[in-house]
Amino acid sequence: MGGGRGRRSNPAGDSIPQLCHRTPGVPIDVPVPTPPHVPQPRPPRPHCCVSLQASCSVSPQDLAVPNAGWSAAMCEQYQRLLRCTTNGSWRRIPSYRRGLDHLPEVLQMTVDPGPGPRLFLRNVDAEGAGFEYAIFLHASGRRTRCLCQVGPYLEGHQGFAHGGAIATLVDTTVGTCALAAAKMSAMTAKLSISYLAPVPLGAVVVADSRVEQHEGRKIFLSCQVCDTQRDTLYAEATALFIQVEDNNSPPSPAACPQR
Ligand SMILES: CCCCCCCCCCCCCC(=O)SCCNC(=O)CCNC(=O)[C@H](O)C(C)(C)COP(=O)(O)OP(=O)(O)OC[C@H]1O[C@@H](n2cnc3c(N)ncnc32)[C@H](O)[C@@H]1OP(=O)(O)O
Repeated sequence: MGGGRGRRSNPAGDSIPQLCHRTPGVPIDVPVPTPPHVPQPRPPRPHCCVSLQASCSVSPQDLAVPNAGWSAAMCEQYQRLLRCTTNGSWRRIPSYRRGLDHLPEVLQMTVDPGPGPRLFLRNVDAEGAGFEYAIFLHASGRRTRCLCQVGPYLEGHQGFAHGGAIATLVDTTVGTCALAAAKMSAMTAKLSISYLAPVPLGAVVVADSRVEQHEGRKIFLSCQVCDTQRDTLYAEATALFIQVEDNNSPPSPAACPQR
């Protein structure tokens, strides 16, 4: 990979989280159309409990492990990152189909994986077709590294990944980093991405994210998406996450600007 079309990135160097995120039990009813310019109350905040303790290894199924859809390159890079976990400097974060499955208490029981909300990156069941990924968290709790194989269902331009897919990958990588740093719920307020080189479908990429600044409720992060050799920088991004209360009390309504 690494056709050298993007800028060369700095090698990230060293090596690799246990997060238990609480996501809202968001109903997926068809929204009722509302008249324009009518301020709507914001929905309840997502729950997001970050636990750096649990070993989320029971059911539901941890999907951040090799499957038949992983390429040899993906498996090789995964093993390389796993080796970085042996000295405790990095930790692999389990990943499940639903945000709900990340709740520590849910992990104590068998969960019916029936219909309902699913994590955006886990909404394709066919192995290797969508996002195949594993995220690792640095012991500092301020860096994440996401290894991702970009499947054929993520196509934008023919043969290349859709920009939205890359944005999703970036948002998830920085989001996981923000959640770990915040140790509470945090939401993306701003995401700015420079797309520097197209990502071929099937490519294995590494997204490296770190907290640049943490001021009160604001967490500023950066992210770089490279090929595994660090030859091609596909995208770089900055993000702002805002810590939010971990409860369901609706915040004050945000008014829509008048056109
Ligand atoms: C989810 C987990 C499941 C587990 C799976 C693993 C995946 C994990 C990864 C998942 C990742 C997926 C993640 C996702 O997909 S999150 C989904 C996408 N994001 C959203 O839907 C967020 C929608 N927005 C909001 O809810 C609110 O606007 C937020 C919460 C962001 C702030 O509203 P809130 O009322 O709370 O805050 P405030 O107004 O008092 O402002 C506070 C401060 O912040 C500053 N500010 C605010 N906004 C902006 C802005 N846009 N640019 C610059 N600055 C901004 C503001 O000036 C102020 O600064 P200061 O005056 O104090 O200096």
